[in-house]
Amino acid sequence: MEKLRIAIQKSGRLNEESLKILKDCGISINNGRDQLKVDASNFPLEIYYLRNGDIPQYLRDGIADLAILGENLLHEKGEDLIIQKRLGFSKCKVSLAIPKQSEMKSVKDLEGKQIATSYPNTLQKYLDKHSVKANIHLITGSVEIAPNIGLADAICDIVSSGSTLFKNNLKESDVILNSEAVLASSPSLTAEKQHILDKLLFRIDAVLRAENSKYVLLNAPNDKLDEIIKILPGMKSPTVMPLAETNWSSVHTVLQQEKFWEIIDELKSAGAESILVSPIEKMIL
Ligand SMILES: Nc1ncnc2c1ncn2[C@@H]1O[C@H](COP(=O)(O)OP(=O)(O)OP(=O)(O)O)[C@@H](O)[C@H]1O
Ligand SMILES: O=P(O)(O)OC[C@H]1O[C@H](OP(=O)(O)OP(=O)(O)O)[C@H](O)[C@@H]1O
Ligand SMILES: [Mg+2]
Repeated sequence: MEKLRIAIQKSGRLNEESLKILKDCGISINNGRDQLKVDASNFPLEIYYLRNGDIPQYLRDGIADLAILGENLLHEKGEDLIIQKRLGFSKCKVSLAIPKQSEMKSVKDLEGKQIATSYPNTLQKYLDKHSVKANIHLITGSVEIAPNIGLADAICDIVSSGSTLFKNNLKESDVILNSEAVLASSPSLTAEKQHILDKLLFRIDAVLRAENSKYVLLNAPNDKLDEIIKILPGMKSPTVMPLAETNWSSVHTVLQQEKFWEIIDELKSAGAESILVSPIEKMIL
């Protein structure tokens, strides 16, 4: 039987969450990080531990079929690759930043300037879009130091909390793109590999859906049930069961994380009591 070959980051910001999502999908990986190629014991998957920056090339060359990597890298060197699923972690931006005291107002002010970056293609495309000609200085890390040591007038790098910019006396001037970890695939997969990928995507959907949902149980007097049920947007209609106490019921439902607190407030106002909230491990529709 064919196996799907998935590349994940060997070490760095994506490593831990990438392994976690595979584990949450019920996939057991036999070995630790010292081995760079390992087999899953209970799913037709072979795991390659690679540098994130090298992964687009491995996918393009068909050495790996699938990978978990930052979407920003697809903009940089993988536009021909296919995003199969956005995974919701490692959210960040690729931005232009300039010294805090700089009076530059727009990207046009970068005409003829030096910009340090690890993302030269992303930057060049952005400059081209705005018809700006600037000199790109390629560095592979510690990009935020560049303006302070006289290497560049501006930088283009990853921004998340903004604290690295702040500590280096820089301010974000343009957000070029937003990124998160994605599951990407090589453009050509055999039918058998596509079938394994579909199985994996089915599991990932169940895991991501569950992460974004809570199982909620509450008690309510029967005369408030209609109002309470109207507030609930659950998977289907909620489960309603009688309590031992007469004229009271227990209501079970699923709530989405992002609307959770608003709905809980409404439920309380409508007469819900003893509200219990539990995580959901998997959610299959
Ligand atoms: N501060 C951050 N906050 C959130 N996500 C980030 C942050 N920095 C990087 N990322 C995301 O994580 C990915 C991996 O970043 P990391 O710094 O671990 O590796 P790298 O140096 O880019 O790659 P390599 O594995 O080739 O050394 C980036 O491509 C980006 O998508
Ligand atoms: O906005 P913040 O939350 O401060 O995050 C942004 C910083 O995080 C990343 O660096 P990382 O720590 O991955 O170091 P690296 O340059 O060695 O990759 C990125 O290159 C920025 O420097
Ligand atoms: Mg980094």
